Amino acid sequence: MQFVQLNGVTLHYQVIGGPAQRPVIVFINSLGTDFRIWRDVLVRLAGDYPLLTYDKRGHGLSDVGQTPYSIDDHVDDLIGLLEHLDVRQAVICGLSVGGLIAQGLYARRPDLVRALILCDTAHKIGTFEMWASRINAINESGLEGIVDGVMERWFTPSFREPDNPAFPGYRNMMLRQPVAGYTGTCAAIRDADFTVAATKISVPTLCVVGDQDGATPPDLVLSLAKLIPSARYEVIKDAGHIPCVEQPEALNAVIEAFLSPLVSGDQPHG
Ligand SMILES: O=C(O)CC1=CCC(=O)O1
Repeated sequence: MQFVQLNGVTLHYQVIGGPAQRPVIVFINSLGTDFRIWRDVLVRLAGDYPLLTYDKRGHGLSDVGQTPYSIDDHVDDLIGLLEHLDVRQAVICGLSVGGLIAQGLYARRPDLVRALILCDTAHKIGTFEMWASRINAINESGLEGIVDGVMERWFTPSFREPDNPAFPGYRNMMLRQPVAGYTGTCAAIRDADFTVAATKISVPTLCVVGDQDGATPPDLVLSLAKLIPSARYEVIKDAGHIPCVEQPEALNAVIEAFLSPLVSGDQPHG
């Protein structure tokens, strides 16, 4: 296990080595998850690219630190982690709030970004009122009070069938996140708006979404793709909000097809 202390918190991360001439792909997890959601994508990409995943603050084995957060707090952590690992430029793949963090990184440090993969995310997710009411509901009844509604947005009905052992596992994942880390990140999403920033993105960008995503539906992700000059837009069939869990093979195929022309000219170092 790999840990680093920066910006007053301990962050949990994982590096999987790959060809040095290829860019590192960094994976940022969504609200209420930890980096294990990427496992089935990582196993397919391992060996082709160096890979970095981490638990954003308030999630997984990373510290909670001071709450509430802003997207900038999460971006500070990502910059710190990249500097710690001496990663000078990476492909940034963010899911949902992870996609907001990816957009925030690009807005502040475009030099660190070779390409963006914006997965089930948007320039703005939900409304101020929606996030304020989710925070209030959690403060009153805990994550138990909202988990079933969240699961309906995360996963398709077939994934939620009682005979699928992965479903209760991912439900547990959400329920075991620190409440303050979860609500602190809700506040960051509530306050984030990258509508203008998205129009200034000039690196290759893939916007991808599950066809049954109940949190950032295909129309919303398409509107993000339309804001970003030359963004590619792809829809993953039979997936909700977390295609890396439900359809890792299809997501991996879309990622590989997007990245392969970008890296075809990369030469080995030395
Ligand atoms: O919890 C949800 O509704 C889905 C979600 C929104 C932002 C995020 O990261 O996950």
